[in-house]
Amino acid sequence: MKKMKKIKKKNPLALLLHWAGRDRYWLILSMMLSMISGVCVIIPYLGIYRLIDAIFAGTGSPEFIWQNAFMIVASILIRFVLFGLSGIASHKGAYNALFRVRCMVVDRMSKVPLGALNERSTGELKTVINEDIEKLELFLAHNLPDLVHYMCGPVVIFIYLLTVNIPLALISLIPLVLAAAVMAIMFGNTDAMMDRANRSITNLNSVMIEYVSGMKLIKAYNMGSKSFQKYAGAIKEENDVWNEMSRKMGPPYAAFILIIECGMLLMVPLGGMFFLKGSLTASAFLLFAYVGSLYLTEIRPLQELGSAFAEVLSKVAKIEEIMNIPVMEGGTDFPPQHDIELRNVQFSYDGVTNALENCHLRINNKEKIALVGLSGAGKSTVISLISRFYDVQGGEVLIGGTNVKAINYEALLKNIAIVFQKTFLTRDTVFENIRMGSQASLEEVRAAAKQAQIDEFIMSLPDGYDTKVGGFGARFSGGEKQRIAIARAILKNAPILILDEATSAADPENQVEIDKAIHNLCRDKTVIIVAHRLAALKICDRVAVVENQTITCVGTHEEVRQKNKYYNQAWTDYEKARHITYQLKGGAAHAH
Ligand SMILES: Nc1ncnc2c1ncn2[C@@H]1O[C@H](COP(=O)(O)OP(=O)(O)OP(=O)(O)O)[C@@H](O)[C@H]1O
Repeated sequence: MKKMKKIKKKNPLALLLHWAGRDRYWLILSMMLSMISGVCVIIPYLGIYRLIDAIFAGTGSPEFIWQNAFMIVASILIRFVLFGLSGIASHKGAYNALFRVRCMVVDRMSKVPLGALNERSTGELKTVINEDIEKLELFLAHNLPDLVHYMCGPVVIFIYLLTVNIPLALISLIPLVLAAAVMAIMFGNTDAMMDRANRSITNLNSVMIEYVSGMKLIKAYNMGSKSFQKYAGAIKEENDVWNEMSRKMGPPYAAFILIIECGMLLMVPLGGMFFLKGSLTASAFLLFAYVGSLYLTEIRPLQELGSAFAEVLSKVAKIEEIMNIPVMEGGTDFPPQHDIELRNVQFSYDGVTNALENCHLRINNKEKIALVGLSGAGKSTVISLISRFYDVQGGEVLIGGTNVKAINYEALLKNIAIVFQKTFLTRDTVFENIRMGSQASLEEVRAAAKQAQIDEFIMSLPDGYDTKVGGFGARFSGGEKQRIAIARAILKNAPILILDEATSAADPENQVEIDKAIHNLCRDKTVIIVAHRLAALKICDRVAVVENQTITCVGTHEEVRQKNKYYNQAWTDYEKARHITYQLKGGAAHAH
């Protein structure tokens, strides 16, 4: 954390160079080449001045003229070559830096608590990883070398003009002072607008992701036009922001260009006056009338850099925000015993309403416990705290007698397998979807899939385990996806297993298979099942009832039935539902 605070104090450019790692040397090289190229700007002016001076003085020999002409041509060529080389170095540095920053952000995201990421929408995270980081390329590869290049030339020319005539050189700066004032006004109040522009693009991304991923639902409920309105609204908002930006920036931008170009209005009359008074030679007058009037126009591209800089500042701030989410580092090894205890736990998502309070629960090593309770009671919250997706705000969660906060986060995640209610399949082969980044062999993956009762199905696919999920993924049924998730968990072989409503997506044919798969999965493990359907209780040793933001009753099925009103009623309803007889019109009776 201390290290992070130190980095936070750095200015955005220093921070960017820090993130670029050793690739910053490419960027520094690019800026140096750009600087030398910028300095070369003075040479043609200098050459022309020397020629005019020599012609006026009658000392311009043919060698002298050729020498100067060569110097002018060579400096122009060197200037362009160096600027080109600077561009190559800056692109190499920028693309490598982009790669590093993307890896750094994704790595950070993998180490921060899931809860901190859940607070941000997918669109927001996508904007940072994709668009915001991409904007850094424009800045590092183009804007930065340009900045150095366009700054250097005028600075060197100004220094040279000072050596010729100090008062006139200082007067030549007047357009710059006025243009700088316009710039200050222009960028003085862009923060709020830039903030709005960023929010609008983030919102557009979120709405777009929602629109595309929710297409099925949108069609099913015929919400096409309504959803499109939301999407169109987000596009309009983005369009409005940039229109307003152009409206507000347009006039000061025009003023900037005009002011910076009007040096001749000062240089010609004032230089003429100095010349008539005899304090300026004819060639020096021509130098100021020509060079002194025009050298500031070299900085014109810097105006565009101003807005690019403002934009990159906000992007760096957004990346930094993710980089500043504290990671869970350090900690002890995972304990050898796998009993779990919630001791007087208190937790709130929003800091206002408690999702859990005074919550106690003890799960023995290799015990199988079911969490039951009404929707919204806090069952998922209990498992989120055990797997440390969030940290408790009061009390403690212990595994094998060790507080989860003291256990190395990676070791904790490695030793807890979770089968979520909704199975997420990545766009990869079925094989990779089961081994999930581990180095398991095909034999090991198949052994897990066999236990999960899904091997036969996978082997019947066109390319077996090499079948790509992508488009075909849509053709996996909910139960098949769930058995793939169970195969993953079997392969992971973690001593603690959490099943979050794992049986909910099953159809009757799949259910028998899934029951067998779960039975294989749970063997010899400490298991917590979020049991929405009480059928899941058949493999559990004990039941814990979650109600009134706490766990009110724990015991065997019979004990809890006797002691807990909610559970007794839920079980009675479940029993009744199991024995309901449906009489189909003109058909046989079906009992469930
Ligand atoms: N990410 C979140 N941010 C804010 N509040 C949340 C969040 N997740 C859950 N809650 C709230 O915390 C309470 C407990 O939710 P939880 O998901 O743990 O209940 P549950 O028993 O698992 O419900 P269900 O069976 O419907 O999944 C609820 O009031 C819910 O609205």
